[in-house]
Amino acid sequence: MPYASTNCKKIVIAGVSGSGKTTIGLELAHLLDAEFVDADDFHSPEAIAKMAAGQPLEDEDRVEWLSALGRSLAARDRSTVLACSALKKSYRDRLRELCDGLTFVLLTAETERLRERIEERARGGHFMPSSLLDSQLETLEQGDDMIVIVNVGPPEEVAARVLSGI
Ligand SMILES: Nc1ncnc2c1ncn2[C@@H]1O[C@H](COP(=O)(O)OP(=O)(O)O)[C@@H](O)[C@H]1O
Ligand SMILES: O=C(O)[C@H](O)[C@@H](O)[C@H](O)[C@H](O)COP(=O)(O)O
Repeated sequence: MPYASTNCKKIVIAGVSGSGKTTIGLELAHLLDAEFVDADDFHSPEAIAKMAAGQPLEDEDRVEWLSALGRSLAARDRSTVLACSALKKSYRDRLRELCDGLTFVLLTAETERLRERIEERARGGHFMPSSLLDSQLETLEQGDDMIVIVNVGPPEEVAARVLSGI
């Protein structure tokens, strides 16, 4: 069914740490009158501690997390915006396996802008250190299965660009 004719929209806002998934995802959820879900809330305490200690997650750290996210998306009967890194194609495919009709949007920005944003956010107490940005960028598999939106400009304008792109 064409995207515009479905009542229940499920959109995954993907990207590396600091790309703006939460910020833009919240704005988009507002525009769509959708629920907003943050995949960080589904990481185990061990996974959060690992990242906070500067160690990148590995495939096996993401298996249960992706399954829980896919099940949670599938169970929702309201439109939903999920902020989820979904860095590898196989991770996105796992989410697609568990929930039909997902649309993926990849947020990007220049590396130095990402680093500055992560550092600024870390000063406010966020657990994710900027030292993990390089591994996030190495892990990211950008593919034609995602709509790419550059996250530069006021968040409400970026969210409006996402909306017209999906
Ligand atoms: N378009 C934007 N303009 C200015 N700052 C932004 C923008 N998007 C995100 N940020 C800031 O960058 C930081 C990282 O954004 P966040 O949404 O937490 O990213 P993610 O969820 O992808 O890790 C936050 O401090 C946020 O306020
Ligand atoms: O798969 C991963 O390695 C994580 O999901 C990671 O990509 C994510 O960035 C962290 O959970 C921090 O959260 P933020 O994306 O909000 O920085």
